[in-house]
Amino acid sequence: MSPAQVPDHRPGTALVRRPGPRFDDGLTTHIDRVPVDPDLAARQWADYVAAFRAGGWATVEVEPADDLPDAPFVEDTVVVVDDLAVVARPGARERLAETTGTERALAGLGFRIERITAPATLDGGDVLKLGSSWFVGVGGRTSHEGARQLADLVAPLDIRVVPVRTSRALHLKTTVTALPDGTLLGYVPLLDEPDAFPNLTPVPERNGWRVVLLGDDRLLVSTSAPRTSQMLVDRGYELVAVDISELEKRESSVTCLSVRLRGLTLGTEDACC
Ligand SMILES: NC(=O)NCCC[C@H](N)C(=O)O
Repeated sequence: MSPAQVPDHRPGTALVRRPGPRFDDGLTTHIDRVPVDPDLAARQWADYVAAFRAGGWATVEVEPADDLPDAPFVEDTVVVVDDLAVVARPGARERLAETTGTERALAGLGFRIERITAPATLDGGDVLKLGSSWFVGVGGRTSHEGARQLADLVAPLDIRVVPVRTSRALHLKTTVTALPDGTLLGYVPLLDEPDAFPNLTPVPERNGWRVVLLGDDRLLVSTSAPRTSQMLVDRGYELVAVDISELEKRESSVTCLSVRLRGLTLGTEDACC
């Protein structure tokens, strides 16, 4: 069995990228646009990173990109499995240049680099990993050709890519997220193909309910979805809640602000750039 098929929820290393002075210029597509307080956004991002570190994770910062407003949403720039980093090709023209810094950081950490190539597009936020089946949202930021290229790159690892139409939200992972036991949480009204997902548990809130796995039964969540949080507590999960309200104003969630590198364990000191 490939290591990609074995769920590993131990703390490892999280790749992150700090917001810059132009964060307010970030894209919004499916939500109303309201102004961002850049100083508060920076403080909330620091708290988000601190939550990983308090949970025993190391953090590696991709070099800042002050001219790229959406750069903190590092999840969209790469898909990582084992020692392979597939550098994405974001579907929004404004975000294409973000991948350069991510690729440099991961190459520096020793990852094997492959790339999604033009004209295909793929955003990491469209890739939901469920063991050896990966659901990939297509039709929005990610093209069919992007999903096909990803499928070819991960096939040698015995990973199967399942394309799922995604038109009602920014990314597939805006609509569905996995819990450590493989249960999927989803906001059904935004799913084009709810029947594509096994074990789907509906969440009551439209926004803010996504989770990041910090450990076996520990989840990083946003304070903006209290009813979903209560549902998770009732299921026995320990929650670490962060306020990322300013970052959410640019259509993000806890998932988009990091890439977890499971095979890589660094010391607990920060590694930058
Ligand atoms: N994976 C994610 O959910 N990323 C959020 C990206 C938000 C950014 N403002 C964008 O529209 O691309």
